[in-house]
Amino acid sequence: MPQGRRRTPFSGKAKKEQLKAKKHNKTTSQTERFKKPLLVHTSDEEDLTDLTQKVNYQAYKSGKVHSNRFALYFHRETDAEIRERKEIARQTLHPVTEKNLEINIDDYFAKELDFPQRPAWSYNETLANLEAKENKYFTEYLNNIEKQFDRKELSYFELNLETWRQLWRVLEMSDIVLVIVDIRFPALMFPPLLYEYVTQRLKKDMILVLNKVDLAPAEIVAAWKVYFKEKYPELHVLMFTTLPGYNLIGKQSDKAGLQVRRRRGKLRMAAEGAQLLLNTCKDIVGNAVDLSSWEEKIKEELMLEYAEDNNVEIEKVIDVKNDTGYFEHEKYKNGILTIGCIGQPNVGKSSLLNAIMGKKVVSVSRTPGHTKHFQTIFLTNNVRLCDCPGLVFPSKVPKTLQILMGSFPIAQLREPHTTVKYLAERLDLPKLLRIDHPDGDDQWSAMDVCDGWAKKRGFLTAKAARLDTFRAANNLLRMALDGKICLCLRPPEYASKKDFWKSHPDTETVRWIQARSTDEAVGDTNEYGDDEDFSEDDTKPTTSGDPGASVSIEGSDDGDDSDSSVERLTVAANKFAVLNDD
Ligand SMILES: Nc1nc2c(ncn2[C@@H]2O[C@H](COP(=O)(O)OP(=O)(O)OP(=O)(O)O)[C@@H](O)[C@H]2O)c(=O)[nH]1
Repeated sequence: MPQGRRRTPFSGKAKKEQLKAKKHNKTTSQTERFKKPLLVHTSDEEDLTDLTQKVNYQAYKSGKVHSNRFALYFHRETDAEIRERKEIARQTLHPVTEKNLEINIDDYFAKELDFPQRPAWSYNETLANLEAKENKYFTEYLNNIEKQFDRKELSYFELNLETWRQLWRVLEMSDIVLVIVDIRFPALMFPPLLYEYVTQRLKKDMILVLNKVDLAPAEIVAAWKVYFKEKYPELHVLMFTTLPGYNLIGKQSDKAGLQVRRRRGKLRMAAEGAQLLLNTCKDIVGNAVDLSSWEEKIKEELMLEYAEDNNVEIEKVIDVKNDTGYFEHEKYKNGILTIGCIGQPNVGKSSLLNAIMGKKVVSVSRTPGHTKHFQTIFLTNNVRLCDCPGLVFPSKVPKTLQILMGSFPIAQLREPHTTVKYLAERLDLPKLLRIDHPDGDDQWSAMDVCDGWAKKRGFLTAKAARLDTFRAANNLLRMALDGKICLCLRPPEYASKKDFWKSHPDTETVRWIQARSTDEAVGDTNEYGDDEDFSEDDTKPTTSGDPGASVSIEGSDDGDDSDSSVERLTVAANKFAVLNDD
């Protein structure tokens, strides 16, 4: 027998525990250094990690102490809540009628559910003083909310004071506040108290941009526009899409209704859209700021477009790429119009900025919470745009809907199945996805839908090669976020007045905005930085669109959910327009 000390037996289980403890120690010591001062605790005794979930939290890099200063923080769900939700996802689906898709803003934004507003301050105060004051205010604000509302009935909302500070700064800087919402869920993204605060307290103008109108039937867009105009008389309402031409409503889908991917052409200014935004700003600003340079920029872009379309030479070639020299004028405050872009994560704020600029100036991502710090971009020497990080306001919007809206990153979801249930009760997913029931049954649950999709896509777990329901659910939610599976909510009374909205003059305008020539839409680069998928809502009414040329489609989504049956789509042929004012 060999001499020496005998090793104590060490089981695989004990080894696992040891590694787990090691990992835990490592991560806590890395994050502990900078997390404490950044988020205000609601109670000293509670451990922050039990309370919140950090969204888009990046790996710690030594030397970059504040790399996560602007990460979004949301309340974390308990294990019991997760178990409860999984159980719900196993229940049989009960499809709802179109009437159930109608929503009213007042049901989600209670009057007493205010958002954090910056306490009064002056330039005489020291920074430390100011920060302490804001910290105190924010702690009280959170404590109040905790006292007044049951956490379960509240939406995920931003818990990081740093992110709210960004909003305060942008609101202070801006002359005009652009609130951007996703047309699929506009009433869930527009906090009425923000409208009151901006128009009445700050006495500033507010423009609501109904964005991504390419994803909704024209009549729903028109109905939402009128809804907001009537409810908030001081609001200017614009309709916008940074991706015109992805009008996949009506015939423009595959046989089942599931949608397709196509690459986008070279990014250029959404000139017609920018023109209409300029018109609205002119109405607001009057003679106070000379906006002729912006007008000139749009004219030049239109000239360039005309020259390219008609294959004629123009003497003056406008180098849109070289006009960032305006940054040096940032110091000049007088005579500069500042437009602040605010909205929830993923509504397309950065894309809109790029579209107005005519080039990629800010980064765009399909992951909510991508923009973490506000960015200022000079459009011309006296017009500057300010992109605020996406902010989730406190509301009573159910968490399932928040996930579909993109307020919460799908990758960080602990339980995706109930959100699939919500979708599957509003859209015929088995038909749309062309999937068979995994047990050959005719009663579907959300879990069955996920299993069916896992089977179709070959998503299997690594260990036991079982159907990977979780991955399938995540994949379906990503498709919904991108609009590939497209669910649009409607304003109150929409279903009973459908015919009225179909013949409404605004509906025609929306169709015009949604369409664009195939030439411009097809290309081999996507300068928005992410590939898009779009879809038809199988339940939504179809709209007529000019039949255009066929466009070949690439796979879909993130490269792992391509459907070979999805191969071609047609796009409408109207080359114009991105935006319309009221
Ligand atoms: N269909 C469609 N998709 C759009 C449009 N505008 C933006 N998107 C997509 O929406 C996603 C989010 O866009 P961003 O511009 O990064 O949104 P954001 O509001 O800046 O997001 P945060 O950084 O999270 O605040 C990206 O995948 C965009 O390609 C649009 O008009 N139509």
